[in-house]
Amino acid sequence: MTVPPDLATALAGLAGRRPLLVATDYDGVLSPLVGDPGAAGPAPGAAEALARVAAADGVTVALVSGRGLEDLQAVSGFSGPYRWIGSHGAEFDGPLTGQLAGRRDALAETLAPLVTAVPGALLEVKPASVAVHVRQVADPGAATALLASADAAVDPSLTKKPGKAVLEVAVTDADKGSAVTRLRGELGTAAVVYLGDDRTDEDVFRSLGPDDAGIKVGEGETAARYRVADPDAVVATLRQLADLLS
Ligand SMILES: O=P(O)(O)OC[C@H]1O[C@H](O[C@H]2O[C@H](CO)[C@@H](O)[C@H](O)[C@H]2O)[C@H](O)[C@@H](O)[C@@H]1O
Repeated sequence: MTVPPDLATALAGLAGRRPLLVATDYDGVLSPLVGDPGAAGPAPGAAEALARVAAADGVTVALVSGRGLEDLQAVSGFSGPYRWIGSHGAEFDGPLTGQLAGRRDALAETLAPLVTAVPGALLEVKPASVAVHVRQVADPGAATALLASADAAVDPSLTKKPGKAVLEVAVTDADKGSAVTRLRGELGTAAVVYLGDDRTDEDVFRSLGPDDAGIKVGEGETAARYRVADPDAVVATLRQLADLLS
């Protein structure tokens, strides 16, 4: 698996910058998308490649996910000297303490009957949001209709985050772009490498500057400057970066 030439050139330049922040989304980036969110393990080699990047002096690795932090740590199995950002930025270095649980549970109660009525649909209740998943709904029309009815059923003041075969409704207005901007400020970062595949990652791509590298994983419109095909290509990219850093 080779890294696209434009990205390889950019990585060679970025490898000399310090402090360097290498931040990455999880699902669809380090983990291939699968039907069951609880079964989304990392791509082969992802854990080792991340660990090698994080071992370099002056380099911080951050996991930036829509998942709740505890779920992200459990499903990935990753452990390391990483910064952990979950719930699309609402969890920053630590889990939420339940203060949003009441509003989230009310939201889940609203959405549960809609989801239960559609075979294959799944309701995921997370620390600061509720996700309506339709990846395993066999009838595409029923999937589209469920996402539309869920969208219409919730309080319009809540934050809606459409994604890949999912609509998330959040009880905070946190976003990944603000979280990465906060982290880069804390670290005094000289440059950022960010990898993401979904609409919520576009907030990060749009926040990046000319000295940073946004890497879109897979197809679709993006504000990222670089693109790779899939999680295996992400692992190749991280390995190449680790080689350049060592
Ligand atoms: O920000 P991410 O780390 O990419 O997390 C985004 C959402 O990922 C999960 O859902 C997605 O992946 C599932 C497993 O591959 C897939 O079944 C689903 O269709 C995808 O939307 C996760 O379940 C969500 O909580 C995350 O917000």
